[in-house]
Amino acid sequence: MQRDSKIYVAGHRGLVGSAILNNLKIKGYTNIVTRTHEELDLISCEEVANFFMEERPEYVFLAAAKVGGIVANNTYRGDFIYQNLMIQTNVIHHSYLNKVKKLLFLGSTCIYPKNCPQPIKEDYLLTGKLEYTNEPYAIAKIAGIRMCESYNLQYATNFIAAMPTNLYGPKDNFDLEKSHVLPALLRKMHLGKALETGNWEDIRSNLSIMPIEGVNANSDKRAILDIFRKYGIEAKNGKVQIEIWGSGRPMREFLWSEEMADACVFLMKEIDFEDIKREINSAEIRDTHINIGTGKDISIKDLAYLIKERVGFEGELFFNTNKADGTLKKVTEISKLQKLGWNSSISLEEGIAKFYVEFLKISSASEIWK
Ligand SMILES: NC(=O)C1=CN([C@@H]2O[C@H](COP(=O)(O)OP(=O)(O)OC[C@H]3O[C@@H](n4cnc5c(N)ncnc54)[C@H](OP(=O)(O)O)[C@@H]3O)[C@@H](O)[C@H]2O)C=CC1
Ligand SMILES: C[C@H]1O[C@H](OP(=O)(O)OP(=O)(O)OC[C@H]2O[C@@H](n3cnc4c(=O)[nH]c(N)nc43)[C@H](O)[C@@H]2O)[C@@H](O)[C@@H](O)C1=O
Repeated sequence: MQRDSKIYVAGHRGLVGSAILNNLKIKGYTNIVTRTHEELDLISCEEVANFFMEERPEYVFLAAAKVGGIVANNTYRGDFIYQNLMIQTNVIHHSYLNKVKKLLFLGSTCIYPKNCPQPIKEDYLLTGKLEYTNEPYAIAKIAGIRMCESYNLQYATNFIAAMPTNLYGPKDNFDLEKSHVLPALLRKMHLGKALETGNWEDIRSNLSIMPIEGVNANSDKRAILDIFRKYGIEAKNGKVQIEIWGSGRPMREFLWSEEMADACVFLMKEIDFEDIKREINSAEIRDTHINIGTGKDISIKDLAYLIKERVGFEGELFFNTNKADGTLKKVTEISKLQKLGWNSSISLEEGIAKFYVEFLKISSASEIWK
């Protein structure tokens, strides 16, 4: 990939896509093509076909997808399978038709069986039943992996599939229901702390930046407290209690999104499908995807207490076992990525500190309400 190669970043306003775009700019790539969702709906075959014929990108980062946390995946099961299948099928197929030199498809570690051995190696794929809460999303992602492999084998394309662990970072989704655990807990505890200290300016500022359906920055306190209770932030007898979904026992692995972007650009620059294929000692070429993670995990309970400490929330945490735990353990085996030459370096503690700084930048009362 040359500095002036034409590179399309699909999903450039999202958590990962925005970090890839930044990473490319920092590294001096100058010919980057982007389209917002409004400008190009990747679900539409016709729009995608026209876009590829007009723009003819040489390299494609496929970071556009329908994404969400455990509740979003479990609730919008039809949307997750349909939209992901359509987006990835359109982009991968038109990349092939338009002779894209290399494409990077992003999947997720939820593709692996719910109860597979740990840490999870790439070839554990399709060795058992999937976790129910995100099965439709996982099936779409598995189809994407096999589509990249099949096109590489039949058409000699150079499509790489990367499977990131749970990610967090700038431009994350802070919705209290549909987001992933780390942004959700950070925001809940920040609002909990504001309630504890009676900092209504901060609460109203946060609501103006990250609206919650049913209330806005100007709603009265009672309406805001009712909505907060619905989402597990509750003031009781002068104490604030935050709800943590599930038992707190599930283990998760977290990677800072800017590191994820760095790994993506590394794979795009340095690794070809042929390099991966060469390592496979079998006539059956499969499981050529690459895990991207840290190889370290933490329980949701310990994560919650880490966030509590960083935010400075002094109230209580309540583990609601009526809410789903999802997979109990999923930590990646990362030796394939390490052998290729990439390693993460930001610890979870460091990442959470950076994440809170980013959160405060967008949500800070002093910036907006002064
Ligand atoms: N976040 C995580 O923890 C993890 C993410 N991943 C994978 O990484 C990739 C990026 O995820 P992430 O950055 O978190 O997701 P985000 O939701 O932050 O971003 C997704 C992007 O895709 C765009 N998009 C969605 N639907 C369409 C569409 N129909 N047409 C055009 N653009 C569309 C969105 O645009 P708009 O906002 O305008 O709708 C948005 O820019 C995905 O493949 C995801 O599966 C894998 C593991 C973990
Ligand atoms: C990246 C990955 O993300 C999704 O899988 P997940 O890892 O289960 O995602 P999650 O971040 O939403 O939850 C992690 C754990 O945390 C617990 N938990 C506690 N309290 C909150 C909470 O307040 N919000 C959320 N979201 N979870 C909470 C929650 O109950 C679960 O035990 C996939 O659907 C799929 O999208 C995928 O690939």
